Amino acid sequence: MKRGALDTFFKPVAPKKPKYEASTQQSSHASYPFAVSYLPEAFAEQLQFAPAEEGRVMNQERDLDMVYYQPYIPRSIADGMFEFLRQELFFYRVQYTIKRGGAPTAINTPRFTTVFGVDATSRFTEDGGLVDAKTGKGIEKGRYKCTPRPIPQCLGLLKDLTEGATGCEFNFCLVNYYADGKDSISYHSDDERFLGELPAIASFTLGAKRDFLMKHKPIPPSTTGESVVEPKQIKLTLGSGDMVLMKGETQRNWLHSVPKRAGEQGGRINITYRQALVRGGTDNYYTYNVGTGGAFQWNAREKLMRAWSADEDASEGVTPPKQDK
Ligand SMILES: O=C(O)CCC(=O)C(=O)O
Ligand SMILES: [Fe+2]
Repeated sequence: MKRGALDTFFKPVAPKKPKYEASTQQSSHASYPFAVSYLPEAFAEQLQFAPAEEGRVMNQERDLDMVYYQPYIPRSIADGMFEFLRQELFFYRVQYTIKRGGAPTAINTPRFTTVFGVDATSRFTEDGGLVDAKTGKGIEKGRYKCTPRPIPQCLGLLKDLTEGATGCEFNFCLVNYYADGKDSISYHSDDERFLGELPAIASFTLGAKRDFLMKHKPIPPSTTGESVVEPKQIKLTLGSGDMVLMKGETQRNWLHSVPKRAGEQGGRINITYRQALVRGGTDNYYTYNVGTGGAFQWNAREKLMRAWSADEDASEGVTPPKQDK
């Protein structure tokens, strides 16, 4: 073996360079388990070019009203933003019980989730206080069972840009992290009453590609006796940086899902921006996306989500006090 090759062989492996330059500023709030870094400048600059591609209108099927941006976030930064958000956000693995045929059934949400925002009856002040949207006065104690969390700068920036480009308004940001192909979301529609009649939802993909399936809700037999043709199912393979804007009649009539997949699947982040009009939306979103368990944080060394603990976080980088002799 040549000397050069041996040298290379025994050289310690350099730690992998992060895909982004961390910002020194952070968003913090009493409701956050830990502060969240601002979006790195380089990403913020590139986001000014979003949408990277013009959206393609998808209205070819009955009741379908969507715009598909392929991509919305420039591909040059999409994977970097994925790494950044996976590292900087706190996530939850929510468990809850539902009644199935009268019997309480435990549900383990098959993905990591987190949520920020508050419905349109309230707003956050600059210093993170919650006030009534109309009067500007502090909200009464019992308004929420949960503690609403302001949208951190790194997710607020993308929200503002998306509002500007789509003309829609959003006050909530939900984030899903699918660790691998076993994580999923089953068929549902985001048609809760608290979102209003024709809700618009902007849904971003960062990281691994996953299939996004859509199918029309069952159409009741027509009263005229005419046979109804069920609209075709749709499969979109969403890639890093892509965005789908679902609006109009879409949620009322269509279901969507990200099914489980076998084999190697990298991590994927999904960000949705929505607008909840009334209080019930706030409690609902925190119940099902934060829940009552502890937070998780990405562990870059082990390449997995680890339960976060305030003690370990506080001791990080701090030299332990010398023992008394
Ligand atoms: O991950 C996705 O693309 C979809 C997520 C979704 O449908 C939801 O959070 O309601
Ligand atoms: Fe959804």
